[in-house]
Amino acid sequence: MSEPKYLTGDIAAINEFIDRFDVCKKIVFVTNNSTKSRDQYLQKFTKLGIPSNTEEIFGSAYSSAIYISRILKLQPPKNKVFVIGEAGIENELRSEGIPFIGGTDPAFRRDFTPEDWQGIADGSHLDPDVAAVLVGLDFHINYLKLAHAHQYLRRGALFLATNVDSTFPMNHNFFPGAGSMSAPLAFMIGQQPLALGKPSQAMLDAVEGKFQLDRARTCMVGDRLNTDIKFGIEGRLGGTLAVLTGVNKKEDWEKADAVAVPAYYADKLSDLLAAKQ
Ligand SMILES: O=C(O)[C@H](O)[C@H](O)COP(=O)(O)O
Repeated sequence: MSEPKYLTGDIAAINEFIDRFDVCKKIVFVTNNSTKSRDQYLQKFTKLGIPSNTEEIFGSAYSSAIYISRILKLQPPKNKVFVIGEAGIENELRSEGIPFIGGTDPAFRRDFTPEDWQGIADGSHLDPDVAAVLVGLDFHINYLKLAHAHQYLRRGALFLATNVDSTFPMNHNFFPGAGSMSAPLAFMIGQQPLALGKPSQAMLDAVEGKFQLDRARTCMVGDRLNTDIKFGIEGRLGGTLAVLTGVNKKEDWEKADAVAVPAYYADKLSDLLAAKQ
C-alpha cells in the first residue's frame, strides 16, 4: 500500500489533487450526524456562508428514512418506527411519510416509574404497530427509552441505527456518539444493528444514484478512518483525504491494524486554498 500523500504546504500536490478530482465542480456533504435533517443543515450552512442546497446534503437520518421507505416498505398498520434520537431523524421520517413514536416526545423524557415495569412487561405500554427500532445520537437517552426499544426488539422489531460512531467530537474533545446509544441494546439482545450511515455502501449508492458520480474522479474527505475513509475505500472512489481536525491522527493509520488508510491527508481542509488562487 502506498504512503498517504501530505498536501499541506505542497502547492504542486494540491494543484494535482484539485485537477484530479475537479474539486470545485461538485460537492456533496455526507454526514453521520442524525440530530439534524437536511433542511436544518442547509440553515446551518447558510448561516456559515457555505453555498449549498438540500439536494447536496446526505445525512444518516435521511439515509435511514430512505432505507425504511424504499427498501423495507413497511406495510400498515405495522409500519411504525420507535425512535431513539433527535429531531433530525423525526423530520426525515416525516418527509418520507413514515409514522414513528419516541424521539423527542416529552412522554419519553422522564424518569422510570413502578408502573413502567408492569406496562412494558405485559405490553400495555407498547404500541403493537412498531416494526422497527431506529437508534441515532440522542442527547436525552434514558432507561425508559432503552426499556421500550429492548422490548420492541424482543417482540421482533428490526434493529436499525443511523450510524454507529463510538464518539461524537465536540469542543476539541470527545463525547458519547450514536453507536454508544445502540451499544446497550446490542448487548441486551446479542445482535448488532444494521447501520445506515457511513461506511454503509447503501448511502454511497444513494449519492451515486442522485448525481451519477464518476467514482474514479470522486474523493471522500473526512476525519474518521472507520466511517469516512472506509466509506471511500470500500466504495472504490478515486481518492480519500483525511483531515486532521477531528477524530483520527496520522498515528492511527500508521498502526499495523489500521482500519483504513487514506490516500491523502492535510492538517485542515482550508490548506487546499493555498493552490490556484
Ligand atoms: O455520533 C455521531 O453521530 C457522530 O460522531 C457524528 O455526528 C459524526 O458526524 P460526521 O463526522 O459524519 O459529520
